[in-house]
Amino acid sequence: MIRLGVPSKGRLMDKTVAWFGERGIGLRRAGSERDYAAVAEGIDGLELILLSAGEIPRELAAGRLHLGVTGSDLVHEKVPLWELRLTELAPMGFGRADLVVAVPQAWVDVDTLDDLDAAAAAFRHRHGHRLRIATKYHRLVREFLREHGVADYALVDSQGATEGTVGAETAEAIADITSTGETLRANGLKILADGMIHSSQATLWQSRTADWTDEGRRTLKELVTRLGVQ
Ligand SMILES: Nc1ncnc2c1ncn2[C@@H]1O[C@H](COP(=O)(O)OP(=O)(O)OP(=O)(O)O)[C@@H](O)[C@H]1O
Ligand SMILES: O=P(O)(O)OC[C@H]1O[C@H](OP(=O)(O)OP(=O)(O)O)[C@H](O)[C@@H]1O
Repeated sequence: MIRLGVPSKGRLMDKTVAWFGERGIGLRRAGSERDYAAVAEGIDGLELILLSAGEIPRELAAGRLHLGVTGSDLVHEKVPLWELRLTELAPMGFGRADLVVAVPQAWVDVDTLDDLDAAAAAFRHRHGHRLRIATKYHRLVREFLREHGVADYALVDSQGATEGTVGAETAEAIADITSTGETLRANGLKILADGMIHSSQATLWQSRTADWTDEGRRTLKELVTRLGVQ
């Protein structure tokens, strides 16, 4: 059996089930809404595992899942050198969200990363500590800011309601996922013109580290053909 990991709830789960369903593969819970046991119908040799979207990257990288559906932001954030351990089989066209850097709208002189760098230096000079950027995407944000020459900042961890940290005065800026932009606007924040870190969508991934038997490869080949992804 090859193991396919699918988000266990919420927007990604429903759309994943619909995406496979449109391609003739039924994914469904074995029992009630709260039961996380699940089955894949319409193809032999495929075991369905329901997991938090945030845990799927790690399980794929460790080879405990052969295949998995999760956002590209989560894979890029959670799996160092992900290209060595995972292959992207198919972008799925939903779950789109942009990881962006945003600052208070009131910072009228700060519209770009260069402006942010200058503001960060001034901030440190004035306050004696670094400008704080709240995020849960530590790896992606550090890499991006390093590549763009922004140095004088400190990351603060925020695992939810990140846009609220500026109003709560636990950070001066944020890096978070946005889709409609409403949460940013409601919290008086604006995206930097060159502040797009990653454009994410739900993606079907293959693990390169999982144990691929001949039978497993045959199942994969059939699945890929059925899904029309390669
Ligand atoms: N508006 C949005 N807000 C947050 N995430 C979104 C949005 N639109 C799409 N996504 C994507 O959904 C994924 C996160 O899904 P979800 O929040 O269900 O996972 P999770 O962090 O594992 O949650 P949980 O731990 O509650 O299961 C990410 O890939 C993210 O990019
Ligand atoms: O651009 P928008 O359409 O307003 O959506 C973006 C918001 O949605 C997500 O939060 P979610 O509700 O998933 O909760 P979280 O704070 O736990 O991430 C995300 O973290 C943003 O806060």
